[in-house]
Amino acid sequence: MLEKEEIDSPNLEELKSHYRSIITLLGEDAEREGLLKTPERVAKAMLSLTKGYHMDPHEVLRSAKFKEEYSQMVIVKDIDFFSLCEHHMLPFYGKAHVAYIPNGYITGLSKIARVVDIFSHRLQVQERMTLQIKECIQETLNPLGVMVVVEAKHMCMQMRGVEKQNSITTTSDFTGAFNQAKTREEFMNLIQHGYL
Ligand SMILES: Nc1nc2c(ncn2[C@@H]2O[C@H](COP(=O)(O)OP(=O)(O)OP(=O)(O)O)[C@@H](O)[C@H]2O)c(=O)[nH]1
Ligand SMILES: [Zn+2]
Repeated sequence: MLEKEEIDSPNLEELKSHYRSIITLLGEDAEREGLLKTPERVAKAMLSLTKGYHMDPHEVLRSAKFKEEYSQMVIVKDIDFFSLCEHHMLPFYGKAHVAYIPNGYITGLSKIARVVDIFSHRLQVQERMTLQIKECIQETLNPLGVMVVVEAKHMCMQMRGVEKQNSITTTSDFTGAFNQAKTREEFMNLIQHGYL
């Protein structure tokens, strides 16, 4: 999880003013008691949900990069994430599963989850988020291969539009050793069967 932190943005006042206008344009009375602080709350919430723009995922991985000879698959699965689709700015959320095969260097396990958090805290499409997580790990650790699988539900498909509440979107991307079907199979088997 990205830690809770004070939202300190030079754009806060302007965002508040825009959200006040939006509330009025939606037909509400922005001055009624229950809504008085809402523009500020929404502005802070949106700044928090997009704080990944101000974080460097490469730096996060580099900050805990350790020389190690282990060269089998490392998997961090079931990484919960919430993101916002760039088309409707409505949430999509689910789980990311990440595997890599080290090539002299490993990284701190929590850092993989932090990379997912950083890319998900931006306006996204699921496909690009999947690719960005993969590229970041490949570029920073130079492993023998990386594979990322993301499973998500999109609120813009559930609450509005086509209104399909149960459809799940799966995306995957991979490099190097994961070009071999057997390696991808090993990863898929390991993320499907839990032992804990
Ligand atoms: N590929 C992809 N599409 C997404 C993602 N999130 C939302 N979308 C889709 O983005 C598309 C935008 O299509 P438009 O026709 O421009 O928007 P719309 O009229 O609101 O579409 P509907 O949702 O079908 O009502 C929709 O089909 C959404 O389902 C995502 O992460 N990846
Ligand atoms: Zn959408």
